[in-house]
Amino acid sequence: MDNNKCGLIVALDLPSLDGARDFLDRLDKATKYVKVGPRLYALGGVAFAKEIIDRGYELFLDLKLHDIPNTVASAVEPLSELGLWALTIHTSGGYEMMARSVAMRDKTGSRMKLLGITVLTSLGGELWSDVHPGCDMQQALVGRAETAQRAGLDGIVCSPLDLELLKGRAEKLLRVVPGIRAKKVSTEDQTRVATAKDAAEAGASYIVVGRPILEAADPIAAAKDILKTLGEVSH
Ligand SMILES: O=c1ccn([C@@H]2O[C@H](COP(=O)(O)O)[C@@H](O)[C@H]2O)c(=O)[nH]1
Repeated sequence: MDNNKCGLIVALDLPSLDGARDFLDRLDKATKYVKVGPRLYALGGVAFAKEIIDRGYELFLDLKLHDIPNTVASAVEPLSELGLWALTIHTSGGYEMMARSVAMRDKTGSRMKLLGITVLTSLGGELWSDVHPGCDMQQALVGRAETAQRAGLDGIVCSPLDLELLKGRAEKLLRVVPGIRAKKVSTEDQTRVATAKDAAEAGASYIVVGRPILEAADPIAAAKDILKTLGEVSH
């Protein structure tokens, strides 16, 4: 990817493996970054991950691992050997969990990026305070991002609305940004959203887009429209 441009990662949140295969055929690497989450991984596992990589895509496996350090690091070991572009773990698992995952990835010699989920883009307002009473979201976000950098992660996943706050902080980390919505459309289960253009201008390294592409009347045209928008923004 051009270092000055924001990349597009398409979230393959489709109901079936064949649906995902069909979509990848039609996408024809207009963007080479695609994301698989728990559903497709549950359906297709390692074999399907390898199939996507063999098709020439850069695969982002978004499993959001969150457990004690030994358990997460021991899962990172075999996942490092798949040829993934990136894997997610949760920053809220703490420094030790992240640092041991990085050490395990490095031990395998893998170049897979480890990305830390900071605060989910769906968690805003009361949804946040219900489960983090008395805790300021912005302080948590900065603490998690800075701990991720200290632990050696390659990037963080955050909301487009967090990018401004993170300016000048945890600067070595990639910003991978879901929660992308056009203006005046339903945000569905996302609460902390912005447009692709606003996210790119605010410093996203990559944006992650699922339903706005997958549920568009012409998904490939929707992906290409977003790529065109991103191509017009430098940061
Ligand atoms: O904080 C997070 C972390 C990950 N995601 C994932 O990104 C996509 C977004 O899908 P949309 O359909 O564009 O809302 C989805 O796969 C999530 O699991 C996120 O949304 N927020």
